[in-house]
Amino acid sequence: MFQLNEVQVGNILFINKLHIPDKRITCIMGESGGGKSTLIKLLNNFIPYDHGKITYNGEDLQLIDPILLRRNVVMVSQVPVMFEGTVQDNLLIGLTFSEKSTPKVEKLQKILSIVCLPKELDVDAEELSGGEKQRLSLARALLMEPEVYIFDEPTSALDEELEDKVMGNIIEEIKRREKTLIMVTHSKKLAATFGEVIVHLKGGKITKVREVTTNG
Ligand SMILES: Nc1ncnc2c1ncn2[C@@H]1O[C@H](COP(=O)(O)OP(=O)(O)OP(=O)(O)O)[C@@H](O)[C@H]1O
Repeated sequence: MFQLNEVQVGNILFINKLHIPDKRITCIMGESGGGKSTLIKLLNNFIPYDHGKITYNGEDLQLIDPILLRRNVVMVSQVPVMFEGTVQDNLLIGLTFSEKSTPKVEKLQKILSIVCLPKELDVDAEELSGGEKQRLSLARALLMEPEVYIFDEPTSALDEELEDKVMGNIIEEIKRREKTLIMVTHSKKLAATFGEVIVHLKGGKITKVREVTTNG
């Protein structure tokens, strides 16, 4: 799905070679400041690179229209992005961006239950807690139905039990849809439970890539 060769970002990131497979759960791990966020921001062309080549499905990333790319490769960042308005407004805004039609209320409620956010659709999003906002941005991404989901520590504000439940539900849904997930996580437990490819970064370099063999 993604192939990186000799990629360099300033003096922050140096990736000799990395393949991120499709329809798998790839976890990016490593110490703070190691370059994890920088690596994933490259994948939806959110930041440029100085050197090397990145391909997405065999196509040079730099030659893909960034708007089309970001419809297929949806990022949920560390700090949840919220828009003025209700929970429903915040769910639907991603679809406007993707130029997709408005789903039925039942579908919105189903998505909220997947992310374990038991809130009414007409609640003002500003009233939500930090962890609830994180779950709302995950729900927005799920609703967009992209090919690739990129999560940057999306459940950092949740306690471990809720984190397990939310990520378990989301991953089950992504697997059902046969899509790809790339996530930055500090949680060894999350990586051990769900990770199929584990990439370790330190000082901007890959120190280890571990592929977990699965039956599926
Ligand atoms: N726009 C920028 N300009 C200059 N330096 C940057 C920029 N973005 C990140 N860095 C630096 O690059 C290094 C890697 O940052 P990055 O956010 O990728 O790390 P990380 O592994 O995701 O860290 P964390 O786990 O703390 O989120 C850090 O030293 C950071 O200060």
